[in-house]
Amino acid sequence: MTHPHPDFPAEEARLGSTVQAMIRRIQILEDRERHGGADEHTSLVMADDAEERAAVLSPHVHSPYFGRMTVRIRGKERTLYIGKHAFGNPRYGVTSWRSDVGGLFYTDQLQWQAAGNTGTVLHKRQLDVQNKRLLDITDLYTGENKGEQAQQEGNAGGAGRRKVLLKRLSEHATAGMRDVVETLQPAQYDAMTADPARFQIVQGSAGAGKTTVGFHRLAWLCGPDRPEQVRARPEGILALMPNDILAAYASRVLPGLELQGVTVTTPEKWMLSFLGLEKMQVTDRTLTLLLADQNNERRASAWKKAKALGRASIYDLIREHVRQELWARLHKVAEPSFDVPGRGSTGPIPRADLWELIEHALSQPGATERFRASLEEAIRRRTNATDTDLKVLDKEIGKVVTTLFGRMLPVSETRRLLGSEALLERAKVAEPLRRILLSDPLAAIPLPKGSSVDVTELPAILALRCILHGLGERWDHILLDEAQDFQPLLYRLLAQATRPGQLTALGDLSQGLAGYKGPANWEEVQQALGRDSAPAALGSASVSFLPMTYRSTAPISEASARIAATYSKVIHSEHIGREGDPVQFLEGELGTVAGHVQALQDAGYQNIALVTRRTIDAQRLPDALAPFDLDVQPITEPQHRYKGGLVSIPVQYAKGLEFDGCVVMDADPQSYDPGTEYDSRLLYVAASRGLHHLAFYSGAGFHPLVQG
Ligand SMILES: Nc1ncnc2c1ncn2[C@@H]1O[C@H](COP(=O)(O)OP(=O)(O)OP(=O)(O)O)[C@@H](O)[C@H]1O
Repeated sequence: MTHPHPDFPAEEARLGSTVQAMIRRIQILEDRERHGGADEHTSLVMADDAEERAAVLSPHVHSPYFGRMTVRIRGKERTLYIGKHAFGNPRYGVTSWRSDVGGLFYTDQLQWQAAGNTGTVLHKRQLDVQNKRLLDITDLYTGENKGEQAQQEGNAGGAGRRKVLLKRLSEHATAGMRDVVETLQPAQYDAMTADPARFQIVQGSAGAGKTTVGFHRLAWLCGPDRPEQVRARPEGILALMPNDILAAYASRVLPGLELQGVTVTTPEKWMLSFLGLEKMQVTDRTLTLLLADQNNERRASAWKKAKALGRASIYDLIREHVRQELWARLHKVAEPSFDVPGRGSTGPIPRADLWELIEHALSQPGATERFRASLEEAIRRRTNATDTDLKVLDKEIGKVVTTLFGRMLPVSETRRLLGSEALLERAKVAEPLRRILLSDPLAAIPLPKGSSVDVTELPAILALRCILHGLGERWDHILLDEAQDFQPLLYRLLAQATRPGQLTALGDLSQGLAGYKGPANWEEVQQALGRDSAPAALGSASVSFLPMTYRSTAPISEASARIAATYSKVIHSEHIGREGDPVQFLEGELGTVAGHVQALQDAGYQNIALVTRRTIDAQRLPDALAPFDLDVQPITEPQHRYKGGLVSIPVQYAKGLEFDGCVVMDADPQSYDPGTEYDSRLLYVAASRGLHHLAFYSGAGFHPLVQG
């Protein structure tokens, strides 16, 4: 095939040499694995190491790099090839995308400083390499007209970048999240690399690449170029996804980003595991009430109560309760005295001294252990006891600690506090908060059989545990997806569970489905994150905005943006302007949907979702469509996994997922109440799931928001 780019033959030859060099390297490593070192131990260590390095390198042979940059450093021109994995061969080396210099490939920046030298980017080129073959060359920046650099390079505005991106976006959906290392856009790169020492919030509309950018940020934070104090280890990272379906979907991106070992779970599971309550059922009775109860007053008070329970200041309230409880207990017990064999006695330790220790212990998480440590210190000071002496007193010290701090189990103690006017008053909770906390708007919503805990009370329960026992070893970094749906109180706890500044929250205020839990705005989150940090300025978060959405074609993006515009105050982002099928409207019997799906499948779309408003409808669809010879997999339980193909899925589980084609079932005012903002939000989530194709189906007239 002849190619118009004059450098094609040279690049092809260079690719061939790099591939050969990589293959040789893998062979050498594999040989080393077989022919070991001088002794058995060295052989084993070397073999393990070589095997691992060969295994890491192997997947990259098919596409060793995707970009090339010419840079001038100290007057000398150098050509760098940028790939997903650094390859250190002196002649055919590849620079990692995660390195500082590799990062220049993504930004508009042409000058940089490193080790006292200033470098200049002279040329940038994208190389489409697949299966060891060079398919295309696109020059992104040629340096010919520096005045037009911004036009060449700005926000996906650069024609080269845009061409490569559109090609990538027109590919078919997969059953898992993909990495976009080759086509990260400048604004995404900026959000990904935002100050690694500060909490970060990334706001962007559906399809802006928030989740994608978040996972790339994790890879970047683990990169060897990051300073040690902010560098993360994959096994030190906690990624919190809103449900198990999305957790499994997102986890598929981990190996490609060299992030094996990251813990991916849901916030609820993380909280329950801390509390040792993994078996407990989790309810969301507020949501049940909001969806089912027609009484506006009850709905309003359920909303208020859930909001109140999720306030960041609940932490202070619980701490004050613990403090009051300890004060009361302290005055019920005798002043303890410790006899240290061979060293004498402490004599009764005055209550006032013990209270000072308690106050000090409560100033940070893990008061119980902190109190014990300072009590031991007090004994040491009074008797000159050594560590060995203290061991003898282990039980006695333990008894004092338990008398004061024991019998405060997180679930029962939190519920005891939140259900008692006297205790709330003692904890200095003023009106109207006291009344709201004591109200029981959910009384009519049945509780499941067996023990259960509600999502709205979980953070408060964890706060008690945190105050008394801390949250364990801090994570290197925490990622929180769909961050608009979680309580400010949870943020406050997460800030204590991770290293200072090490949390990235990804969210879209217009997709918030849980306003009764989520923050009203990002300032509330910033405040929650900054509360326990010293200095507070470092603890508060920066917010980055992703200005462009990528997932869907122009007709789909416009249809979904129209829905969001009716309730969202967030400024809407632009879409990338990818052409595609017009949005379709399907009416009549279910057979219409079946025919439409078959046509989509015939057109080559494999991953198709029928998104329903209610779970029960998603459960029924497979049987209803079976007579039309359609094999529909239902995804209606959190433990179900999305494996691709044709699925029926309720909208709350479709959030965060994407499909080649999406049919929004029952897009009518009976299913999505036009007077309820929550329903408009659901409709937006449903309408924004398709990459290439969107259809609305209704058997009985369309919803006003979907009609063009
Ligand atoms: N730079 C990029 N290059 C190629 N594809 C991209 C890029 N950025 C985003 N995408 C694609 O856009 C789609 C949406 O990305 P992602 O799911 O991360 O968005 P999101 O903002 O988290 O969306 P949602 O709010 O709906 O969950 C994905 O298919 C992703 O691969």
